[in-house]
Amino acid sequence: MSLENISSNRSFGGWHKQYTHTSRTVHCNMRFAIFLPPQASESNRVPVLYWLSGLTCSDENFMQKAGAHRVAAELGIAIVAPDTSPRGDNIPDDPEGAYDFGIGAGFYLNATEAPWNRFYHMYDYVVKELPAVIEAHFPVSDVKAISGHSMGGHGALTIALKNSDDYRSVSAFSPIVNPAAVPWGEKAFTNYLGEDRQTWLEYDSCALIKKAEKHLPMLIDQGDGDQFLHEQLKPGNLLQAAEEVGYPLELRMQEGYDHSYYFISSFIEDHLRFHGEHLK
Ligand SMILES: N[C@@H](CCC(=O)N[C@@H](CS)C(=O)NCC(=O)O)C(=O)O
Repeated sequence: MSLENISSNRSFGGWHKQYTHTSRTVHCNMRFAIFLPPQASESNRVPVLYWLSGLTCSDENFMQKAGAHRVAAELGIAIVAPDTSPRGDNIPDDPEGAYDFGIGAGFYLNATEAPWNRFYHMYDYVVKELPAVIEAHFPVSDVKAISGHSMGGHGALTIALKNSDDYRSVSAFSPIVNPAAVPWGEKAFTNYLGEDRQTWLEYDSCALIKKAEKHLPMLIDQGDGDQFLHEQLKPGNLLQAAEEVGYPLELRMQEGYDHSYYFISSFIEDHLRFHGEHLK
């Protein structure tokens, strides 16, 4: 497995780098970004926070806008940000070019419906292929946490709930917690997974949290001025499901904050310190 380095920038004593590689899971060239803190070396392999971005994003939005490098450098945590879908001229996309489905909107699932099922396997990419690539090529350990925003918050929560032995902690900003019951999720799941709504529950945090055998530390921040809050995000649904089964979820409603990276950059330090405690 070869990686091509396409950018390197010094940042807070560490490095921000971008790579491409040929993915055997999503059958195309994939790009990811990694922040390596100054502590990372072959004799000191550091833990990794995986960050999953939201609709329309690539590996770049979080690294450029979240302002996470200073605290990650202090705590000695690497951050890996994959793309949000397969991408390229041969990748099927929303027929109308809509932002909420297809390229830039992989929803971190394994599609079962043609033509999406050949490429759109972002669940397996994030859970299996990407960590193997990262651990083989960089001075990191296999100690992991996961976080994300909006569609990426949905990805982080569902992946952590389904693979609770693989991650120490999970957090999210403005996550889509109940995709099986909101317009963004209904559109994506109908296309990627088909009409049988029962199969959708495999990727719905509100359903998964009720079956979780192991309870991971879970932190969610949500702005109450978020334009998508009431129609698409509905964090109260997850809080209610968590309370039903005694899952210790900390949901913080943040007054006046919207859906943007201004919100993420305001609270990313709290998330990094939260993960830092559990990654020790
Ligand atoms: N383009 C959509 C919204 C897309 C959106 O808000 N994307 C969020 C994630 S769900 C994002 O992070 N966008 C990229 C950015 O702000 O850098 C719209 O105009 O309604």
